[in-house]
Amino acid sequence: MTAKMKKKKSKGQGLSGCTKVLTQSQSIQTDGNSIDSVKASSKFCSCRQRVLAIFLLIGIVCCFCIYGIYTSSGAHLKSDLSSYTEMSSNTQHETQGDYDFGVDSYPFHSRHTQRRLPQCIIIGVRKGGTRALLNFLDLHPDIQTAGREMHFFDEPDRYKLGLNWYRKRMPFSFRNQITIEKTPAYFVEEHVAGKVHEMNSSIKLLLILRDPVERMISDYLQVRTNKEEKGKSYHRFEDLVIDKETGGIRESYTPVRRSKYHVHMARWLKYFSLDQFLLISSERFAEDPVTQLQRVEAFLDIDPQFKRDMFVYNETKGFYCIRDEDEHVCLGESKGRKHPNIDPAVLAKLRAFFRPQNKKFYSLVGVNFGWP
Ligand SMILES: Nc1ncnc2c1ncn2[C@@H]1O[C@H](COP(=O)(O)OS(=O)(=O)O)[C@@H](OP(=O)(O)O)[C@H]1O
Repeated sequence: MTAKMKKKKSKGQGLSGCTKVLTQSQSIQTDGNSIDSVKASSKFCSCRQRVLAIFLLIGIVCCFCIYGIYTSSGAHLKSDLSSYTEMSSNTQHETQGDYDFGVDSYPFHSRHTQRRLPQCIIIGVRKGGTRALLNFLDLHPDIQTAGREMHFFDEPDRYKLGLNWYRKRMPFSFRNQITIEKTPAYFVEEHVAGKVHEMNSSIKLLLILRDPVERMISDYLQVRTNKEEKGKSYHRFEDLVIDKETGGIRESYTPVRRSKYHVHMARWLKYFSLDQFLLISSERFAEDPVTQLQRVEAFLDIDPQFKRDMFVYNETKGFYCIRDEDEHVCLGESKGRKHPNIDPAVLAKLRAFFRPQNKKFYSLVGVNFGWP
């Protein structure tokens, strides 16, 4: 081994040392000294293996650390909108409200997660914007939502399957996260409030309310579209809502019954105090979702995360969608259908019918929603 080589060999540790060994090995071969060449080459190999092993080890440790942080923080749950998009495309084929559509926001689980009963429910109202509200809330890292409407408390066949059945249909969540489901039928169905109270008397309830007349028309349109898609005949809204004999409002028509908010609210207030509800105006939510989402954050006592730049107004849809870089992630065609033109005389009758009903509701909840 030449002095020059020894000097090189004594220099440097680790990766730079090995690089130098490589130069040394080549020099040896050039000199034709076979023994030194073998020694140098084995030194080179062991050094390279050691470096590779160290890198491999560091890589494995890093992977474990990143995975640990990733799964225990829950941050990844909100990192892509694929579930939302899937939900949106599902709702495009929706015919019966949101019944049984949508996907769980977090279908996977780790040892840190489990399925929990909801600590908060969106109980209504049908056609009030419940799907958009739920999907927007799902962006929050402290919230997990059940994609499908559960219809657990309003459908006796499901209810008799028990709370464990219900819990198993909830998304996986971390201990610090709030599970939310939405079933707008809950608000109007007779025995739901009592059953929810039995499950959790301190539950938080979100109620998004729309002008009852607009809500009815949207409700009617939902059913009509369903019939049209099946090639069935349907009645005009005016013929369904007006009693032919008396000329008055047909109170037995289901959309009318659903829009009498004070009746349903009075029933819920027998079980829950007013401060367990967050009442949201559907009209305000449609105009400015962020302000309403921030109210929900305060109500649920979770970190303020909602920012204006998370949403974007979509001119074609006529409502706010989730901003995903340059894309607008919007709900499907079943939302924002063009309402039919209603006979003005019928509209006037409906307004006159609902005005006193609305007043009763305002005084029950202490909020004037300003419906005409
Ligand atoms: N941001 C946003 N995205 C989508 N849809 C929005 C939004 N804000 C409000 N709305 C209005 O929500 C109405 C549908 O309400 P729901 O989701 O509660 O309907 S359902 O009861 O679940 O079928 C639906 O009513 P219609 O316009 O009558 O179809 C929407 O206009």
